Amino acid sequence: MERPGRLLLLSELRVRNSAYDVSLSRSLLTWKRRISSPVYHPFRPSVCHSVSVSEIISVREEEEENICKRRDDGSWKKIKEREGKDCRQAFTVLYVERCPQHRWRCAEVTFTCSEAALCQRWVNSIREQLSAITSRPKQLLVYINPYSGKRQGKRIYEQKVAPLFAQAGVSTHVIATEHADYARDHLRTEAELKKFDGVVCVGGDGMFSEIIHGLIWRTQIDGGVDPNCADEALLPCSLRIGIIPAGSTDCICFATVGTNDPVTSALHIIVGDSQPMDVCSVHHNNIFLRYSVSLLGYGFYGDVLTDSERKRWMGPARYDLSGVKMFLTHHYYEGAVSYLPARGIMGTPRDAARCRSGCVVCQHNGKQLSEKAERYEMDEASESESEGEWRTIRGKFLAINAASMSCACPRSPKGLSPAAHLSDGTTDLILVRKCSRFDFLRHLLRHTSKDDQFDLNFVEVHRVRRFCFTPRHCQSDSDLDLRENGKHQIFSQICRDHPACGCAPAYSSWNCDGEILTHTAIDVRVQSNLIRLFARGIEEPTVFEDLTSPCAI
Ligand SMILES: CCCCCCCCCCCCC/C=C/[C@@H](O)[C@H](CO)NC(=O)CCCCCCCCCCCCCCC
Ligand SMILES: Nc1ncnc2c1ncn2[C@@H]1O[C@H](COP(=O)(O)OP(=O)(O)OP(=O)(O)O)[C@@H](O)[C@H]1O
Ligand SMILES: [Ca+2]
Repeated sequence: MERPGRLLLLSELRVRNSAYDVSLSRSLLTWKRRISSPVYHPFRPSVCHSVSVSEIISVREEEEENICKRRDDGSWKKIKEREGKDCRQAFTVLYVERCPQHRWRCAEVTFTCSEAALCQRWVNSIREQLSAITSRPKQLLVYINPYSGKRQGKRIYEQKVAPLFAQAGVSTHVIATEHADYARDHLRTEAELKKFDGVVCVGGDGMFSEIIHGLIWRTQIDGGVDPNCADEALLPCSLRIGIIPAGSTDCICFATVGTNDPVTSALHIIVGDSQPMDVCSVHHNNIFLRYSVSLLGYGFYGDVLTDSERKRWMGPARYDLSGVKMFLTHHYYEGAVSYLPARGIMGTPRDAARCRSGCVVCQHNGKQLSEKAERYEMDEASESESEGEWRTIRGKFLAINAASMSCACPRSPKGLSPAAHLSDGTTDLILVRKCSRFDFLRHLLRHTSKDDQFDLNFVEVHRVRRFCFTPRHCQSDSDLDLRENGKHQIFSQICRDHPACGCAPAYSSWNCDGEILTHTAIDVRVQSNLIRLFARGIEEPTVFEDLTSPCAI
């Protein structure tokens, strides 16, 4: 509980029909019911609520008609307090209330004052405190994908989000996208970004991906950095991004807020939260391909995505159908994965601890990375010298996944890599080797239970800063038996042309945050804290989740 600090105001006000001592400091608004009788009353405990000023959404003066008085039967009736124009004697504070499962709601409390001047002092003081919070956005650029998920993006925004932004005094410029890549291209070239304090994405992970591609690209071009070069550290984006979930998986929202709920996300935007995030840049022969913040998956997840694209009309259920199909198909792929292990960091992919709001692992590793970057500039030491040796693993894999964050989503509430961190500068490289269908099912099922999905002898996981993948048919001649390689290439071509032949294809595709990559041989580098979201990471549940924080009296 935050300490109240110096009081700015302290008055006796009424909430409904009871008298309360109400106080305001720079950090807290507190209202505590007055006990009229000095005699202890076991059935009428002292009620005290407090709300952090940073979680007040807005304050409004009440019109006379909205002031209520209690009838004898206990119900409430609206009354006119007094005639005349300067007689507003009540004000309402709208604030964040925590509900179960990380959901936030907008709650309100109305205070009635003994005189209009006192009411005005309260309203002005609260507004002054709110305007002193510089991290809150005032002007937002909103992109809506009308075709996300179950095609409810527009309705969700208009009914659930826009009214909250209006109440909080946040202005918006709303754009409904007209085709794929519309938002990306608008951000890259046209959008007047200086006019805005943030960008809001109404849609799914694919829409979020468009937004980051537009913003990151624009930031590099404006800052004179070449986005194609895998060795160059990218410039972080200054605008924060808010996600109003309306898509099929929405794993970025789920893993940064703890729930896929448009109202909760809108409230995190209004209070001006900030969550830094790692982004992987994916390259092929030093040509930039795409960015990824959640899953880069080859094999199983690549095949599920490829198959599901043909079933877009089915909506979110397409992933489950393609998942079952690809599970039964049971393709494995040969190749080599080389990676640069993340050294000197806190945390491992097998930790029991999770990345949560105010995560110490992210803070520690982020600080260490920026110190290292400074040293690197001074010493001009090569990255491979300071990071250690590259390691290479060759084999037959059912899946190669890089999870830069947990990838928790409603399908798998703990995610692909439950101990991954949002902003520690690393990605978790998960290798699932060829195994039986039964074993692969055991591995998949563990994503939905408490059991460790990595505690299987055909699964390994490494926390890395960079990795490369080369499919077998692309490996150099020295790595392979040439004769066998030739045979493989011929068969893979035949199998692509005649999918019914039943022969296993030689290569899969990469699923990059839900988009199919055009290349299979890729070079991936983690760019630490490249973007920031209007989120704060998943909060640890509090004991009083469904109440306004009771005061420590
Ligand atoms: C038996 C139940 C096993 C359940 C196993 C569930 C594991 C689910 C892990 C989900 C990881 C999501 C990672 C997020 C990726 C996003 O960047 C991306 C864009 O939105 N989404 C997808 O690619 C969408 C990917 C969706 C993948 C769905 C996979 C479903 C697998 C179902 C396997 C069933 C086997 C049944 C055998 C009888
Ligand atoms: N107006 C539009 N018409 C068609 N496609 C669009 C439009 N706007 C955006 N898109 C594209 O739609 C795709 C899916 O969008 P989005 O992520 O919002 O929904 P989704 O149902 O969750 O899909 P996914 O599971 O692929 O993330 C994105 O790749 C995006 O580029
Ligand atoms: Ca990470």
